[in-house]
Amino acid sequence: MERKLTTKTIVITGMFAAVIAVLAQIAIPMPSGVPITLQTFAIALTGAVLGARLGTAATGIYILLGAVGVPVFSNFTGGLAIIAGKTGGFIWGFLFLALLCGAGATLKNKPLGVAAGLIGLIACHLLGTLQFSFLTGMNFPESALLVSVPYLPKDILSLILAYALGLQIRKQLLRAAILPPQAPKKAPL
Ligand SMILES: O=C(O)CCCC[C@@H]1SC[C@@H]2NC(=O)N[C@@H]21
Repeated sequence: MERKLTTKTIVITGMFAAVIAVLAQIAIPMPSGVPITLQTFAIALTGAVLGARLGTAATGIYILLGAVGVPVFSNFTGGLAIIAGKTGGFIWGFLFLALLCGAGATLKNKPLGVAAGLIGLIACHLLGTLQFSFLTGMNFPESALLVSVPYLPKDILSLILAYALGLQIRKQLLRAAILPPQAPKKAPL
């Protein structure tokens, strides 16, 4: 099935990039340099509402805006230095989070959908911890204990809430034809 990019699709994708930028500002700075933020909630919501393709696109737009210096990252920061810095691995990781939350949202099996999102969250935390560890010279387990493990309960809860809320919003947007209809699944051969 050919998927056309309509004006509605482009607008809703851009709107979710803006939602991520706004929720990124609800952030509590931490001594490690990795703040507690609502970005994981925002990205998971974006994936759950828009699906894998558009959700990853919205997240990509958000990252590109930040990369060129628009202050959309946490605490109104932006620029390549942030992407190359202590929190940069998490920012790259948001792409996997959006992709897997988006893929999960289109699955009929809800627990499996949440599990897909959790794999995306783990990928995001792994990338974030690896880059943090590389830049600080701290070993991986120590880095994980500092910048990943304490954030996980909040991020897992955020993901579940975003999935539940996102599916409701997605249903409404599909009904209003604001989102393109889901491609029918191919019958197995
Ligand atoms: O500089 C940025 O904008 C990125 C900040 C990344 C914060 C990470 S995302 C995963 C984990 N959960 C949080 O609440 N904070 C960290």
